[in-house]
Amino acid sequence: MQEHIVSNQKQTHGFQAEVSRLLNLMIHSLYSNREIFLRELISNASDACDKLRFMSLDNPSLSEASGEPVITLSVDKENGTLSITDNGIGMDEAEVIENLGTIARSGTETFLASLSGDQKKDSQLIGQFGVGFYSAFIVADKVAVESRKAGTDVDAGVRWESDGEGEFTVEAVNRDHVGTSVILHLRDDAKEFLDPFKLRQVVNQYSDHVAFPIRMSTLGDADDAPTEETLNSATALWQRPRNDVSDEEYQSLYRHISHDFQDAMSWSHNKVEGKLEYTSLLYVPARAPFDLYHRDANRGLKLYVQRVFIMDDAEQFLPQYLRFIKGVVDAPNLPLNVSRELLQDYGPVKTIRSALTKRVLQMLKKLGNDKDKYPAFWSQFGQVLKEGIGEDPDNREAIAALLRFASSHEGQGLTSLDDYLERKPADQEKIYYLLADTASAARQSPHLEVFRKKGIEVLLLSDPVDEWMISYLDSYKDVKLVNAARGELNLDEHTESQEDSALVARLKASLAEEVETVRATRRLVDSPSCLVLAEDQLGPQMRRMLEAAGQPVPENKPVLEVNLHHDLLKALDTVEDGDRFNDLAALLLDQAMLAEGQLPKDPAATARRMHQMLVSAVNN
Ligand SMILES: Nc1ncnc2c1ncn2[C@@H]1O[C@H](COP(=O)(O)OP(=O)(O)OP(=O)(O)O)[C@@H](O)[C@H]1O
Repeated sequence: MQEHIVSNQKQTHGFQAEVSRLLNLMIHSLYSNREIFLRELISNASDACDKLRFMSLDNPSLSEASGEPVITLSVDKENGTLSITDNGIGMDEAEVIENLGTIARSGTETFLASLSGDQKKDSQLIGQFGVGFYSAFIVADKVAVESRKAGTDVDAGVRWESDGEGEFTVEAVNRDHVGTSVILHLRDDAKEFLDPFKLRQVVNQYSDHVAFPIRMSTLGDADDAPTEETLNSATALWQRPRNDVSDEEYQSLYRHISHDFQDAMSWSHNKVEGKLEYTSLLYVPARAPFDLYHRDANRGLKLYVQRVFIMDDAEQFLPQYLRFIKGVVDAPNLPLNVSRELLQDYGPVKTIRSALTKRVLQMLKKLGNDKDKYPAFWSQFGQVLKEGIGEDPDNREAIAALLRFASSHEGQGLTSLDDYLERKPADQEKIYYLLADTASAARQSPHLEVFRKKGIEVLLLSDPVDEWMISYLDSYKDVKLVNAARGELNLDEHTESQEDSALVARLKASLAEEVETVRATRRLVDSPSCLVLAEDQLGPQMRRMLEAAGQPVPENKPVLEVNLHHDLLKALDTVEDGDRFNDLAALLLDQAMLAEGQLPKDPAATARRMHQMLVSAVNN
């Protein structure tokens, strides 16, 4: 009883600190894009109608009470207000306070911290975050929301009001209809949004795809009589034949689904008929969302059944590594009461998932031929796509065809495996790659020397996930992939082989504790020595990943290969003093580690030895 009395009075609440910060930034950053507020509010209204339709599946009386879904824009020129009204699901008092006073999104803190203060950059970022309801304050200095939740009585209405300056009020009101009205008291410089012509144009541009009628009603003033008209076609766009839909309409639906400011890079719209009927419209965004690597980030696809919206984020329809794809799946034969749990093991869903996965990979393959767009795509999503090499054995080859690598061939830019195969001489039987921390470190690696000399191309892999990824990719189109820094290298029988010598035996004995073995190289041309991994050993990238994850990492003794034709090795062969030989051998190993970007095992000892060498060099 007590609670009821309290909520009948007007209460004042403070916005969550993040909301106040976001409001402030948004109003300034989005000024030049301000008409998006209408897209956001219509989008919320459309979501509310979707939700009511969904709830009515179990409880038909709900939609009977509220009537056909409709979104109404009401212009009141006299009072300078624009209202966006829906007859959707509505909100009760607690929901109003929760939804319109806080930002529940994970990653909000990180997001706000990433804003730079540079308006141009920030406006892109804010668009990506999804400004939603709060965008109302870009054009309004006062916003009121009146709402009544479906299934409640006339006296269960609630009114929220704020000037966006840190606080809002909430009070109970009577409300005749179920649903929500957002009433904007437009700022002086935003009065253009009272102009029917302007509203028509904005709805056309941003919201024409909305599947419910958007009506505009003007109250009229001294010059105009009241009017009422419908602004959009109100059919689900993906149900229309491809040829009937313009690019602008596709982009407009994309922006609705993704809340992206930028256009999609590409899309694929397909209707599949037969026993398992479904329609899909899948988009590749132009840019990665800020939360691409958050575990609980949105996963893109919206599911509809018989044109009724069922759920956002229907992650069962695409594998994790395609989580950046946005779009719609409409599967009329799925049961309307389908739940996430049911979707998981439901046969038809698996069939659709596998078909959609192939569809996306085909779309990306086509994009791969676009020399302008694909590099941009790759820089945004390449890393995520690589996860697929490990996760999706069925499509491994198709995913591998989408990969791009730096190459040892100068001026090559990024290359695909197919291009590599095309350039490769017919008698070269393998695809060679090298792992390093950066492409430029790979380029400097002594391992490349012999490949350079022979003109053999090596792919340079420097992404932290590359070692993990490549461990799943044994071959491509039946050509083996080989790590240039692993195992014994035998490029062809004409490679001049260096015979293991007495020097090699001495080095082996001197470094027995540190290395697996020492052998004469077939790899090196200019460098004196290098480290080689045995076939079954973990590489440095994987070791670091495991160490960072707190996993036990097995002790790895590398193989040291030495170039017996190198002056240093020739000189070493003449050193008779045992201690001096051991110091030099240790330095030979240490500098091979440094060339790999690794620290010597005992840096202090290395420094001491170098110090001694330098002193003797200076004194000579
Ligand atoms: N017209 C409405 N009817 C019912 N609920 C609404 C309405 N508008 C907003 N809400 C509620 O308020 C919440 C917050 O809205 P807001 O637009 O800020 O974010 P969002 O829609 O969840 O996210 P985004 O807009 O980034 O997708 C919504 O999730 C919804 O629950």
